[in-house]
Amino acid sequence: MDKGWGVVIVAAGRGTRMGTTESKQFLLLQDKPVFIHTLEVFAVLDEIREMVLVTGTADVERCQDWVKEYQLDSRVRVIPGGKERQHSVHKGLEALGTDWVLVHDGVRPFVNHEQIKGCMAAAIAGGGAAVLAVPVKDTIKQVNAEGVVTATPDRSSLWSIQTPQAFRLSSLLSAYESAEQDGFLGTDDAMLAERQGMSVKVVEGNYTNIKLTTPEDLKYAAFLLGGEKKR
Ligand SMILES: Nc1ccn([C@@H]2O[C@H](COP(=O)(O)OP(=O)(O)OP(=O)(O)O)[C@@H](O)[C@H]2O)c(=O)n1
Ligand SMILES: C[C@](O)(CO)[C@H](O)COP(=O)(O)O
Repeated sequence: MDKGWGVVIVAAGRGTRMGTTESKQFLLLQDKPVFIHTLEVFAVLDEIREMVLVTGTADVERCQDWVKEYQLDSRVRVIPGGKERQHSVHKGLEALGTDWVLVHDGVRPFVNHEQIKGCMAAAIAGGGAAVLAVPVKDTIKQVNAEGVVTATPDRSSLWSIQTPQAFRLSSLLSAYESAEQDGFLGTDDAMLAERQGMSVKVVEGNYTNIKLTTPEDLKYAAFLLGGEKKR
């Protein structure tokens, strides 16, 4: 029997680049914590059977309270994460019992259903792995430690990688176990799958699926939410 899709939403980071006292996933956007906006996008999708929110050990209780307040408690389990994003994702994967998994950053609240479903479909149709991404808009330069340009890679093959990232759960778990054994630390989930030789399909997403990383992202997020309200 097909055990369907699970989602791991990671929200156990410290948000050092945001520079706020409160971790960025708990900042309020229109009076609602950022990670709740994110959970709400996934929670209404029928395809999703299990949802796990991974957060800091000290934040598990207050996240459970928020999840209850926004009536997501029948859909979302809250578990403690780890030191790096990769450790948090790994714990989330181990908590799932589905065949497929979407991994998503708790601080990417503007992902939409079309993008999520596109990513799921591409993973199933292709080699079992797919990521959302957008083509880079700028010319990218490789620069050495002295601040001198060493190369200008061909922009037509460069993409900015986003989440969600979709995988067959058993394959991603093996990739995570192998990375841990080898002491390999990646910045996204696909990197771990790539080193196992898996083919990762890129699905063109949307430039508004931003990750809240630095303070100016909050202003853009408020602008995007204002637009959503008017629709
Ligand atoms: N140990 C960690 C680190 C990160 N994350 C999550 O991974 C996502 C993307 O990471 P990033 O934007 O780098 O978040 P932070 O690590 O919080 O930010 P920074 O690097 O600025 O400290 C975020 O939702 C973050 O909460 C996580 O669950 N566990
Ligand atoms: C997974 C990710 O969102 C893909 O863009 C990203 O890599 C997360 O972490 P980072 O530390 O901001 O690179």
